Amino acid sequence: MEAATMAWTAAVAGLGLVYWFVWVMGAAEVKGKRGVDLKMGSITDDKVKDKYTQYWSFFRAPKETAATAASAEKVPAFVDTFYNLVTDIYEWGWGQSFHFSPALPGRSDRDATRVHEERVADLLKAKPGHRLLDVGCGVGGPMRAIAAHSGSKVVGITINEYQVNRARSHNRKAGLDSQCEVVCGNFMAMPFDDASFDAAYSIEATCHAPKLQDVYAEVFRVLKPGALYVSYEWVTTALYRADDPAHVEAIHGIERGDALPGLRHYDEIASIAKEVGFEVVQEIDLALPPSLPWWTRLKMGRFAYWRNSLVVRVLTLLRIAPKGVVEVHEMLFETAQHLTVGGETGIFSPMHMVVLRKPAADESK
Ligand SMILES: C=C(CC[C@@H](C)[C@H]1CC[C@H]2C3=CC[C@H]4[C@H](C)[C@@H](O)CC[C@]4(C)[C@H]3CC[C@]12C)C(C)C
Ligand SMILES: C[S@@+](CC[C@H](N)C(=O)[O-])C[C@H]1O[C@@H](n2cnc3c(N)ncnc32)[C@H](O)[C@@H]1O
Repeated sequence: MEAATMAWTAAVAGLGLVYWFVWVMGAAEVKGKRGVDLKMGSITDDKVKDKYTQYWSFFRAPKETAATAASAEKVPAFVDTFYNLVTDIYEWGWGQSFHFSPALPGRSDRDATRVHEERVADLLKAKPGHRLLDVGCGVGGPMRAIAAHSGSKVVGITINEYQVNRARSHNRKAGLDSQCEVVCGNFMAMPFDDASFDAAYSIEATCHAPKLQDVYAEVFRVLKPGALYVSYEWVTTALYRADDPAHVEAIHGIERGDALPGLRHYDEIASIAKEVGFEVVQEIDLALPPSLPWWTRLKMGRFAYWRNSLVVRVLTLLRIAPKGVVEVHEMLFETAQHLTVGGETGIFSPMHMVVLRKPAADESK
């Protein structure tokens, strides 16, 4: 073969490889978001790096951050920035449900996710005619599963406008837009009438609130008397030791990579719920045996992370993805290691479940 032919063949093969890697392989874990579609929410490309730097300096020292009222007030705005930065990467590498689930023997991650979501609908005894509230709804993966499973209407609230648009578009595509509605707002001051929901749930979302009382009190206000609320909380467990540097490092790593103003200890949750008026119907850590580990999905994804990291670098070089995406991706990679340590040591759970009930009108007098 002539040298020129060889060079052409190599160039075409190289381009084909890049195409396959970025456009095909880069289509990630769940069909939908592709590597080439990675945006940083509503942040313009030239601001991504700055926004990431601001985010990082705010959440670097989470406990101190939450300590002052002035800092606590800023948390929702930084959480909004966080979701502008990570929403597309989450959808690309994880899917439309932004939470963990216990692994199920012989079943796919997608099945395990759906089962974990449908459990909420069943606990709430959700049925057609009910209006449910999804507190911190993300791009609506759980909302669609719960609406489809129960026949209820679901209203979701998220602080992030970009997620509102993504969720509405997914709802339309799934043919569930008549059952699912999405609102942009702060779950610590919700734009809903008192006693206007038949039930509510939050999946791995209220951990972003500096004070859990603020969000629980809002949920209490908008629920009808007698209504149920189910929440999957991120907590440190009874195994966590504040005097063990390895534990502290893992928990701080989780906080700074996940926009958390300070993780709560599991034993705070029920007392906060009672403080705002709820009755505690059930409290259980769904991560404990016999459940299979929720973190295996994170651990198994090593090849995918490596591939994703390469895709993100290539896309940034080609100026298809904005500068700063590489740093955000690295931050997620790092937090994935801390989450895995948290799971393996048992010092952290992302699914400490509480089932709460707003007392019926005659009980609260
Ligand atoms: C509840 C929250 C989010 C929980 C999870 C959905 C996300 C926590 C960490 C995320 C990820 C970590 C590594 C990423 C990887 C480097 C990338 O290539 C593909 C996406 C990841 C797997 C990403 C996916 C979502 C998480 C698992 C918090 C924020 C309260
Ligand atoms: C990890 S995601 C979980 C999303 C969804 N529950 C799911 O499982 O797919 C956390 C969600 O909480 C929302 N959130 C965080 N703080 C909020 C606030 N103050 N008000 C409203 N939503 C908030 C985020 O915007 C995001 O949608």
